[in-house]
Amino acid sequence: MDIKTIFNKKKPVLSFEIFPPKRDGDLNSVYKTIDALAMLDPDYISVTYGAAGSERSNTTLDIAAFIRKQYQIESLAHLTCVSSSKDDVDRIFDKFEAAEIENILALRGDLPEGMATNNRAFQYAGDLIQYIKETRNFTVGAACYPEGHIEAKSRTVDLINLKQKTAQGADFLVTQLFFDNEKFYDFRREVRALDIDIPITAGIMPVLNKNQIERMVALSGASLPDKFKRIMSKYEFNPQALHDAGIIYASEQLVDLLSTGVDGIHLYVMNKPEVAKQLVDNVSNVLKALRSS
Ligand SMILES: NC(=O)C1=CN([C@@H]2O[C@H](COP(=O)(O)OP(=O)(O)OC[C@H]3O[C@@H](n4cnc5c(N)ncnc54)[C@H](O)[C@@H]3O)[C@@H](O)[C@H]2O)C=CC1
Ligand SMILES: Nc1nc(=O)c2c([nH]1)NC[C@@H]1CN(c3ccc(C(=O)N[C@@H](CCC(=O)O)C(=O)O)cc3)CN21
Repeated sequence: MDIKTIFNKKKPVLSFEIFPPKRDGDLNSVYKTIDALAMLDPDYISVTYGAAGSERSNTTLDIAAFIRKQYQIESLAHLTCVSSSKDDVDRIFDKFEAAEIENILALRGDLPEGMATNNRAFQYAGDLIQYIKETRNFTVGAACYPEGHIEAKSRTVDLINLKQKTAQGADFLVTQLFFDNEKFYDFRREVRALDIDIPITAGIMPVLNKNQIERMVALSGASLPDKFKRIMSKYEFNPQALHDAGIIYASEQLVDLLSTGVDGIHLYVMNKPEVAKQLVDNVSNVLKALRSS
């Protein structure tokens, strides 16, 4: 079932995000991860492509196809267009179709260092989305930024760009990670006021160690509430305590988001199924209550 239909039928939708392994061909570790994630009964699993600007293995397709075939769980294959020509993406679409992949998260992608900025076949994610919708039948997700994209001049400019991106054909939105739910609520209100009515799923990353926090803040520009900063600085040198605190913090975010009627929860679980399990266990009765009401 394509993801647009899943959002129409079910609320809240639960999804996980994984990334391909570092070395080409080393797929066993990720297959083990998927096996454990499948037991948590997600509605779909997304697979990154060139995450965080890395130019790496092109196993996104194989992994996304495996998730559907082996587990009958829907998959969402990420695709970035920053380094691709039209021929490149045409070839990728052909492969996706042959593998019966139905859903694409269409992204511009992180800019590789020193890249020229104005001579790309697809300048923005919206250009890729429009091209997909003109030429193919995929359901298309797009990224959105509750606190504004780091390169955008302002949140307002970023919202106007989001309006255009959705008009170009996005079927649903996945947010950048955030640690302050109020930022998400403000954003959702503003998006709805612009008559963007597609589902918005909230992307949440449980932060479990100091390096990861710093890396993710640099990539996303997410702001850190005082409560979050206090916890992180108190336990930064105690990995177990920081791990517990990170899980609890993210769980609290989830309970609050679920209570306000979020369309979906997308967990950036960084290929750690035990982390996904802890989070899902913590909110399992909340999820059940919402789904049966
Ligand atoms: N690789 C992956 O799996 C994921 C990557 N990301 C990252 O998100 C970032 C951007 O990706 P997208 O949101 O897909 O890019 P995008 O093309 O929608 O936006 C990128 C920037 O361009 C601006 N922009 C967008 N459309 C515009 C237009 N028509 N005219 C003028 N300015 C416009 C936006 O405000 C934003 O600052 C990247 O850093 C990407 O790598 C986010 C989630 C997952
Ligand atoms: N700007 C940006 N780029 C992204 O790729 C991205 C976002 N934001 N926000 C949401 C998710 C988070 N994603 C990420 C973020 C970091 C890694 C990363 O650092 N991966 C390391 C391995 C980390 C580990 O093993 O724990 C890598 O080398 O792939 C991967 C995916 C993909 N997405």
